[in-house]
Amino acid sequence: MSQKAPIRVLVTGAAGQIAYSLVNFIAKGDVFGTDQPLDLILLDIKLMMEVLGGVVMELKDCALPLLREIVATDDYEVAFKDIDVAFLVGAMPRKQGMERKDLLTANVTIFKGQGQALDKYAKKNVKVIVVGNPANTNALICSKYAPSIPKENFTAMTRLDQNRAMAQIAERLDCNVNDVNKVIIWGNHSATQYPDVRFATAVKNGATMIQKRGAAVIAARKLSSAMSAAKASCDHIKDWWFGTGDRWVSMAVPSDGSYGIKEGLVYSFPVICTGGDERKYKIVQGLKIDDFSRSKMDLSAKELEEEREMALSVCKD
Ligand SMILES: NC(=O)C1=CN([C@@H]2O[C@H](COP(=O)(O)OP(=O)(O)OC[C@H]3O[C@@H](n4cnc5c(N)ncnc54)[C@H](O)[C@@H]3O)[C@@H](O)[C@H]2O)C=CC1
Ligand SMILES: O=C([O-])CC(=O)C(=O)O
Repeated sequence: MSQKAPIRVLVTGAAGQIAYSLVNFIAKGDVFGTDQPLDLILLDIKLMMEVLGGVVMELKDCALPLLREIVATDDYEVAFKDIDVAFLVGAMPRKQGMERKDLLTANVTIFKGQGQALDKYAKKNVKVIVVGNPANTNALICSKYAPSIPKENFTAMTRLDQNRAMAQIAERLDCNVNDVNKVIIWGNHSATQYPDVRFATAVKNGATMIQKRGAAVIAARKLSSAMSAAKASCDHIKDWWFGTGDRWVSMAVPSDGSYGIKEGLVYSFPVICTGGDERKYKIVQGLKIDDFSRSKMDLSAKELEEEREMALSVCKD
């Protein structure tokens, strides 16, 4: 058995449908490696504690050798204390006919409170992925309320959009998804996102249907994507943790002004993750932006600015 010290990993919304797949992926070693023991901290609201108790029973019944302690709680101090990584999933999902930003008023206050809890209790090098929608703006708010933690430690998930794009391209070209590279998701995890295949390899024909895929899954399942979202959040954190080599992955990260995107907006860019002890990511620089791409990228940035205004007015202070 491994000699590594356990890491503390928090999953919020732990009684919900994404977490139901996610906790197993994490605990069996898919994200941090099969030699990395971990403590899993599961946060949900008081009302869900009985359901969460059932999830804990099942996790135990999986008999997972890497899984040390399991903590199920509705208390932010217990949940956020000394964590290394946070999967912030807990938030209301959209129903058929809604856009993700329709969730903003309901969800943004959750991320204000969790930002404050991260600031107070988490390790200062904690790595955060926000999955709960509207993910980019929730990540921005979370970071705003955690000023003692570096801004670049807050990211939002657009990896599901990247995975969807890669899978559709692979299907159309009848190749393996691993043979598709350099697909970029620019902007917001919303219908204004711009899936950019201009640099992709193994592509014959650029048209995709990524922006509305979430809505298509809701229409079919009557529930929003869960297994694929859980898998994508694992891909995101695994690549951030171990590095990507020269592969490009899309992550929504605080803009540093690259590609003319206003500083501070949490915007999806192609990044390369360095891994190692520092676990940094760098936005891929120097890509040519043609007029079509510019207009698509600006549209998504404009939407994020509007979301930011709305979120700040909900949070008030
Ligand atoms: N970024 C992305 O690509 C994707 C994002 N999502 C989003 O992820 C979120 C979760 O989706 P599901 O798991 O399907 O929802 P769900 O409704 O099945 O589970 C959400 C859970 O969060 C809990 N929760 C609510 N407030 C909380 C709080 N303050 N602290 C901790 N837990 C809290 C709820 O009690 C519930 O158990 C939704 O906002 C959904 O739209 C879903 C798919 C993809
Ligand atoms: O579409 C939704 O509401 C859930 C989600 O974010 C996705 O599936 O991409």
